[in-house]
Amino acid sequence: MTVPDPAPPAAPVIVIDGGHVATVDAAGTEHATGHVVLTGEWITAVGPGPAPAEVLAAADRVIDARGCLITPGLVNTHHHLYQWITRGQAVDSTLFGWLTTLYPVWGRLDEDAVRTAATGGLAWLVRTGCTTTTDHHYVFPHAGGDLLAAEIEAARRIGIRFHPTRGSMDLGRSRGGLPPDHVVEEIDAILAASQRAIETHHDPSPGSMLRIGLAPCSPFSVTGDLLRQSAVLAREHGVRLHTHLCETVDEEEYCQQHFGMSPVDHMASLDWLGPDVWLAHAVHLSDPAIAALAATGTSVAHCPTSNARLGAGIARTRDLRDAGVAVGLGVDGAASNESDSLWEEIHHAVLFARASGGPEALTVRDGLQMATMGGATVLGRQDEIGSLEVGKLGDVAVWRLDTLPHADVADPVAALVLGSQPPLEAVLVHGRPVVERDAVVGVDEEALAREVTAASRRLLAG
Ligand SMILES: Nc1nc2[nH]c(O)nc2c(=O)[nH]1
Repeated sequence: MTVPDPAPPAAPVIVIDGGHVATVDAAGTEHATGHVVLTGEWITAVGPGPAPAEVLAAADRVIDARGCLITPGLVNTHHHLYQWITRGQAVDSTLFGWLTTLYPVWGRLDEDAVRTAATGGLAWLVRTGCTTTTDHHYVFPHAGGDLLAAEIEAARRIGIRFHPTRGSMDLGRSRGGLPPDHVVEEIDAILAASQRAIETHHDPSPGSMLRIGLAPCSPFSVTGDLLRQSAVLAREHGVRLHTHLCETVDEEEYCQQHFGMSPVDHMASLDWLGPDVWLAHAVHLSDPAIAALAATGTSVAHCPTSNARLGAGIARTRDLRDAGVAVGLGVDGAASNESDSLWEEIHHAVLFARASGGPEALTVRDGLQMATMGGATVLGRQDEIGSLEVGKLGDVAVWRLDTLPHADVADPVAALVLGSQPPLEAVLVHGRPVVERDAVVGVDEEALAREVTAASRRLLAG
């Protein structure tokens, strides 16, 4: 007699019930009172009114979202997690002054330091409503160990969807670059490590929790050879490409001096514009540069807080969006944005755009769109995340709007975007709670803060 295989356990059903639902779908559908149902990792229902009684009765868990705004989980399109343990340095410097202060410190990173920094940074990021983040790690000291594996371990611990990039620098000061020679790598070692990172970690399957990208750092820290060969390697493996571009006037002058052209023309000459490329910052763009990004499907990670902190400028988000460029939001590294809150990027993106372009430059819903569907599109995951629609992954943020700072704001999306950060009732990734009532699930935040402080002191002391 054969014993039948036991039936697989039914996927847990979570109902988020009774809140204002901002789906961020293409029509901008909102339900003043609505519900979202997650079955396992998938969204299986979204609709107006309370959830039907039979759905509630069959649920494994009901999150009472009355008084809350339910949004898609936020998508962070640019970060340098290791910088979490070097915050508060060179606080009044330009980008170049800030980088030259910090490169030698980052040259001492090791696995333990990166694991601790990434755990701290990711724990905070989920506390600001983020459910998917990328990371741009570009400093790999010889004796540092496997730094990419260390941050992937941290992401698994926090439970966030992760798109780390294998970054790189190969243009040291002796060859005309900005970083000191001892923090850059040889091109062959970079390409071999990039290939290894893809083969070891990249998961292209639908619903993936981990995708790798390749990310040579910036025009003043990488050679044209590295950019060109990284693009070939990435395209052979179907992974995305990321870099810093058009962040400052200093970078623009560097490109004119060294390459005789603008940063965007430099990248175009190296086959670095396209629908698989996203650029961090993109502050200093001419009209033809915006047209080139639009024509090639290149997208942008807008980092308003870091751009303000470093005095770099204000990106032309209205013009980029009008031209059809996908724009997501990014916190950038914690050393150039000490708050590192993705919620704050929505707030600042909208306020800064209006400060320079008038009250209609970005609506509050434009801000929410950039932080969700915009980011999903930038990472090539617009069919899986970024909106609350049946068939998408269960990445959701539930913001409490019934406490003193927000209770009387008529429009819930305006309360989220223009007010202070609301408390988070819950954040779910892949149908699993990672934040409950403003606490990261499974993490002792006080103990983590002590670990982060110790790691920071060790690194800064040399
Ligand atoms: N904001 C930042 N810009 C950068 N450019 C570069 O080469 N590195 C950085 C960085 O870490 N942050």
